[in-house]
Amino acid sequence: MGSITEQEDDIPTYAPSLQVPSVQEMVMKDPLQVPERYIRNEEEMQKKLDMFHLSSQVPIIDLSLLSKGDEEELVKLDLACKEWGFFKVVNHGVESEVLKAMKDATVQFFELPLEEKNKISMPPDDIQGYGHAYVVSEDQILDWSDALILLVYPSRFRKLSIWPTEPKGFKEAIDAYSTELKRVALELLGSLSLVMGMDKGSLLELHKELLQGIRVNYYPPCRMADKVLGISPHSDTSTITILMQDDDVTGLEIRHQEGWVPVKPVPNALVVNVGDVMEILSNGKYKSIEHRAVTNERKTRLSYATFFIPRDEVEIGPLDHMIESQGSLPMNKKVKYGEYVRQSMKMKHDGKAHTQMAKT
Ligand SMILES: COc1ccc(-c2cc(=O)c3c(O)c(OC)c(OC)c(O)c3o2)cc1
Ligand SMILES: O=C(O)CCC(=O)C(=O)O
Ligand SMILES: [Fe+2]
Repeated sequence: MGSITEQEDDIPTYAPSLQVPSVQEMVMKDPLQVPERYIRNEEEMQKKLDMFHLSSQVPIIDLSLLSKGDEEELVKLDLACKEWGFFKVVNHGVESEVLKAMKDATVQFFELPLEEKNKISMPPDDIQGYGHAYVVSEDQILDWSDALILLVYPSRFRKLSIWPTEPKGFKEAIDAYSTELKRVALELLGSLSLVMGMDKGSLLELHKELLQGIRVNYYPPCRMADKVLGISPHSDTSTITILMQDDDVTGLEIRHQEGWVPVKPVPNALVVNVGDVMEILSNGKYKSIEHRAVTNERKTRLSYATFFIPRDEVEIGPLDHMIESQGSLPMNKKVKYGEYVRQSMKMKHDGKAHTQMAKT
């Protein structure tokens, strides 16, 4: 492997996405209009079971305890990943000013005129920029959201030519936020290595290099909120994802016991989910849970998903000791991460359907 400047060709590339209109613009022009392409069938929208009462049971993990190696907190982390695949993180040490600066800068970005935002629109064959990823067919039901997606670490992968120059301070805000989230992710990967029975640095080593991308989701209000979805049900192809939610508007729902459980925002808390890579490495012990975002009839919601992923060439498969400790057979074959993610991007997002390609 060459020096850092010689490595530009290893920036991950992605499957093409079709161009679709800005939902924000559509709503601004006519708040009552909901085109057919966004309407879901009743079966999909029907809540199989009303799981609202389980909202308060989504586990809460104290990062300051994890970083001290607190045994009880490590057990809670293990259980959260096994039983929920999602948990909220408190006492993470990210200053509220850093979170607020990120929120302010991105709100201001989305408030720019469309022509300004389109200056950094996502090209059809790339995942970075402003627009919509994962639109793979003309007849796909569309999500009621727009997005801004950027790779942030390692810094040589930053496509700075498309980083918004407006509003002022955008780069600084995203930089400070991403650096802090990297610290949180490293702490979590250390604790996850421990609960998986490995040395603290093992998961990080396995990634060769940890890649970090951010997706800012913008969900405008929808007058037919019960007929559309902000984001279709999917599991993340990441190792872990850290989500900052809007403090006031609930939108994230996670699959639990055959129903959808809303994850209520806790101001300043972060939400973490186990991604497909962790599910594969742990031989299914930890669950990469399907989730979706619903929209609000009156309010705009923004969410900030930071994905942590391995390098494309890293082979992912169940770890031997995880297969043994569960006394079971490997649930997945070994695949290169790059192949896995590109295969999944070619498919219409349909829950966990994309995970089949790596099953034994
Ligand atoms: C249906 O709506 C969505 C489906 C999938 C994703 C999504 C999942 C990821 O795991 C993911 C990711 O890991 C990633 O890092 C390279 C990324 O780029 C920053 C994603 O956009 C991404 O998106 C979102 C919505
Ligand atoms: O908006 C949310 O709460 C969920 C976002 C999400 O799942 C994603 O960006 O992958
Ligand atoms: Fe997600």
